[in-house]
Amino acid sequence: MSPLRTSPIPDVTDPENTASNGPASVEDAAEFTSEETLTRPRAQAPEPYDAVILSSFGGPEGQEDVIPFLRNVTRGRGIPDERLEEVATHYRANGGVSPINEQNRALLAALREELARSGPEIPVLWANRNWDPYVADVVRDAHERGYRKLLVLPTSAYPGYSSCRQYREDYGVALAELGLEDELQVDKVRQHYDAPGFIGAFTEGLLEGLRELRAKLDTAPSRAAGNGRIRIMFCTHSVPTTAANEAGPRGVDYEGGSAYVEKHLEAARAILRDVEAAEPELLAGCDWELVYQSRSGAPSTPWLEPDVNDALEALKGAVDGVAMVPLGFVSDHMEVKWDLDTEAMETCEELGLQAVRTPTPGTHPAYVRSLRDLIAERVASTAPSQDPAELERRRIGACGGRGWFDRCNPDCCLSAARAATPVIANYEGAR
Ligand SMILES: CC1=C(CCC(=O)O)c2cc3nc(cc4[nH]c(cc5[nH]c(cc1n2)c(C)c5CCC(=O)O)c(CCC(=O)O)c4C)C(CCC(=O)O)=C3C
Ligand SMILES: [Fe+2]
Repeated sequence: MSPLRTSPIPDVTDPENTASNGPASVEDAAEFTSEETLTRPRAQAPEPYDAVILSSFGGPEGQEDVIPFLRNVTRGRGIPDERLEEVATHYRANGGVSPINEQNRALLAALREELARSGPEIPVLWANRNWDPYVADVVRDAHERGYRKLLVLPTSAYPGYSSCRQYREDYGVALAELGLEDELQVDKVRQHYDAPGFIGAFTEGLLEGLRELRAKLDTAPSRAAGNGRIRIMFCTHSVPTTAANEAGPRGVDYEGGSAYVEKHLEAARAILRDVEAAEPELLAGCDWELVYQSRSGAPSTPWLEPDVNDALEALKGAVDGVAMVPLGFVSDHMEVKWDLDTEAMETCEELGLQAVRTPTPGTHPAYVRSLRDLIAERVASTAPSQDPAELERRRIGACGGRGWFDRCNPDCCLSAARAATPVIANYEGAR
């Protein structure tokens, strides 16, 4: 079994198995954490920010946008032309429209409502890396409006270059381009894979998905294996193994070989723990693993494996049903709609497997509430205390660890090639 794969079939309903699937304790986390990381403060004191920027990937809004969008995404990244043409067809099949912008508009509205209801009172703007409204334009407008302290909330939950550091670069580069480094302070909300509402939304979706899958299996005329077993596949975006290995603070012995993988495993276990607590019988005859999707890059470059489709092929004769949990995605992006709902579902059909794909957090009220809590812990007006010990206690987290960092180590998720690219939210650059 490859170290990147979670061992199959730990019976999560078996109390003897709590070591592999039980709640991760602070002690478990410490086992994988270097002294430097443990002693380093994670929580910044609350500050009086002027605005929050919901910061996302962006996507095309019509056929004429598809190619310019893909050029934006892949500029200087060595993605082969064939791959771009292939990905263009996914967008073209959907009228040239990515679902991501509508989803961000909905999240923006839900977050504004939640903040209006529960505070803190703070404007929320929206910016994208690869499409309008672009980061540099939003930062320039914010400055013109007189804002001086901004807090970025990425629509991305895990540590890693694409999901964390690249967002920090987006703002570092925009500030440099605009010459506003000395006039604007831009900070970032920590990665939120362990936010209770993130875990909670997936848990609710998996409970419903397993019920649905069991009902399908009960009525299915034939079954792939005939044993009633179910594989839960937690699906996330593959990244180059070098990028995975660079994720997070250095010198830490991460489970699965990287912070990127470790935090997905922690989130998966937290979801299984909560499903078990709610309806243990749903997990009878289930096993689980973490799989990867949406690989790009040159075929010769190693990316995290197994690919979801290969993992499905490998299930032949072992299970009757599959529940795919899109663990790496906060909403139903093109990757979810195409790579899971279209491609992986086709693979399931070919293999005679009954399958469900469970929901992403989207605008689930618990998820929106957690995003509000992450903002509230940083924005001074609502903070009950400035005392660092109190702040550390208040830090939310459903995975049993200590949460991610408000400001990252300078070498966090850094590749040598990008050492000169400016970033925000550097720990050593703390003001
Ligand atoms: C980890 C990760 C996330 C999750 C974290 C996060 O959410 O940020 C993510 C999200 C997304 N990725 C997206 C789209 C694309 N990603 C690409 C390319 C790449 N992604 C990578 C990684 C990730 N990507 C990587 C290592 C590459 C190779 C090139 C590079 O190093 O940059 C390409 C180029 C073509 C291709 O090769 O696929 C496209 C079009 C969309 C929008 C979808 C929509 O429109 O709904 C979203 C949300
Ligand atoms: Fe991507």
